[in-house]
Amino acid sequence: MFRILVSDAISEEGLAPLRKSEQIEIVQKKVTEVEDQLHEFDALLVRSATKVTEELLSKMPNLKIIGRAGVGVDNIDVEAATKRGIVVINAPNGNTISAAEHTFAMMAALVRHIPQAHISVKSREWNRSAFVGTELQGKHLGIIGFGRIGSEVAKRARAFGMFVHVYDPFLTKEHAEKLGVSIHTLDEVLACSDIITVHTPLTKETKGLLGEKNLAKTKKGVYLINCARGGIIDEQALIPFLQNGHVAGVALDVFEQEPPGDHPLFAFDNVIFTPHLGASTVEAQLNVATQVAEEVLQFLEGKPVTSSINLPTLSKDVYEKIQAFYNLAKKMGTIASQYMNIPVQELSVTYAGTVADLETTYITRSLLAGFLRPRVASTVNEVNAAMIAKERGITYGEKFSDETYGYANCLSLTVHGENKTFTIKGTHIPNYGDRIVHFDGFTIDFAPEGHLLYIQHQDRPGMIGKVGNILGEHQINIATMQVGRQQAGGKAIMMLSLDKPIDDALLQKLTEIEDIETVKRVEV
Ligand SMILES: NC(=O)c1ccc[n+]([C@@H]2O[C@H](COP(=O)([O-])OP(=O)(O)OC[C@H]3O[C@@H](n4cnc5c(N)ncnc54)[C@H](O)[C@@H]3O)[C@@H](O)[C@H]2O)c1
Ligand SMILES: O=C(O)CC[C@@H](O)C(=O)O
Repeated sequence: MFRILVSDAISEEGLAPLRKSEQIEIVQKKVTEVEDQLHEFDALLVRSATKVTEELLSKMPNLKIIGRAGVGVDNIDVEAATKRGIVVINAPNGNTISAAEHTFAMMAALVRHIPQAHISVKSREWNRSAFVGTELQGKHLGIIGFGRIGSEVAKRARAFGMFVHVYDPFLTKEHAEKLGVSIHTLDEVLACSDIITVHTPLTKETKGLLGEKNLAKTKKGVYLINCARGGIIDEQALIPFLQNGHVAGVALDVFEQEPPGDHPLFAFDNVIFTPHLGASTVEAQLNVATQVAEEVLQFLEGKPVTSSINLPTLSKDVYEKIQAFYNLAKKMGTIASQYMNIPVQELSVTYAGTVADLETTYITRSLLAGFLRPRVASTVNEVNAAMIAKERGITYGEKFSDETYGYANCLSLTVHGENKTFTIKGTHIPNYGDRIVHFDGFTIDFAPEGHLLYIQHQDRPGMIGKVGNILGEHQINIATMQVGRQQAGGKAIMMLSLDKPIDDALLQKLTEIEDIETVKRVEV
């Protein structure tokens, strides 16, 4: 049974996919109302009101996934979630149209003074000359940030007969041409625009992007709109520009602090506000809620998610193709980690044959997670494996090769540790299973599962019998046994699969058999 906490107002209809599952219990409460149950939740669904901080995450040790019903994840400490191995997903395009339409509504309201005129009429005034506006047609619109919403705003602006000027340092010339816009520098956009609207995420670079210095570069009489994130337009810096009339008006849907409390910009009649309503339409809320609900359900059912912020994205089709190798890689990582139980510096993964044509990033992350799991106390999975490896000074890389050793596919892992290098190779045989076909210099063939016992010894008659006798005396049943040797009378190995794990005392007893050099337990 999975428990999901829905801590913000999320469309009820959108939650339907989750409600259908008998394995899921949904609790719709604010975080503060379920403080004593936080440790029980497997998933958390939020909009922008819940602040998912490191402190909150520390109270939710069972949390596996956070779903943001919307685009911006700036209310979520993604780094802290990643460190804890928690997947963060969002609904990147469900509210694009609503946010673009809201931007346009704000633009029209701003240049035609609609909110001010509305208040005036309700105060029994009939003052038509006080609210003379300007047309949008023929005006120059500067769009800063030309992603999903920025480009939808541009389409609407063209329909209104406006000239569109775009600044987006990450937009390629080709993509801009495809979207029918030309790219400008920020200074050009600031200088030529009658109206400027921002549609970037809030980042180190965009925080205060329209601050004192850049506001001074804008046209006198400019209108500004922020329906993206509070702080992209510096609220304090606006004050002198509004006082001296350089800025003709501002529309804010978002604020540096939400709610903004007693805001200094409330003193200006030409600044209009909405309470973060960009995504507040029935359609957008249904879209984003459905998107995250479906993704969370997929995830809890052990299937891949497609809109993760902290995992490589994976479609269902791709996942189905890589699933077998994903599992094999995890097992190989786990085996290698236990066998090489010394500090290691580098993991090198080589893909050959059919697997080399697949999405290997995800397979490598799975191998890395398998490798780190026996070594770290905290949760480690595909989400945080790369970060944990980096923290521990372990580098990793992928290679591709044509050498399959006669198999259709071959995954090879080489682990470089202090004074020792270890290589393991595995293959997946459809309708048969996973096989390890090479182990630390020996050709062998065993299934990587269960309680494994690795024994390295001198190739002498009777070795198998000696090991079998001791295990038998301790009521340990051998399920399978594979042997390999480099040359007759030289070094040889046995890989046994046991029905139950052996304890330290028995391990020691096996080590003491004459001609046995190494005995290692490996749990897969
Ligand atoms: N008001 C609301 O309710 C509401 C609703 C939806 C989205 N949003 C916000 O709107 C913003 C845009 O959302 P989107 O879906 O279009 O995102 P997006 O990722 O599709 O587009 C963002 C664009 O900003 C560009 N960008 C990044 N850094 C930049 C910089 N320094 N200068 C200029 N451009 C830069 C990126 O290249 C990208 O093209 C986000 O902040 C999102 O959180 C607000
Ligand atoms: O949840 C909301 O209404 C805000 C959504 C919006 O800011 C977003 O980034 O998607």
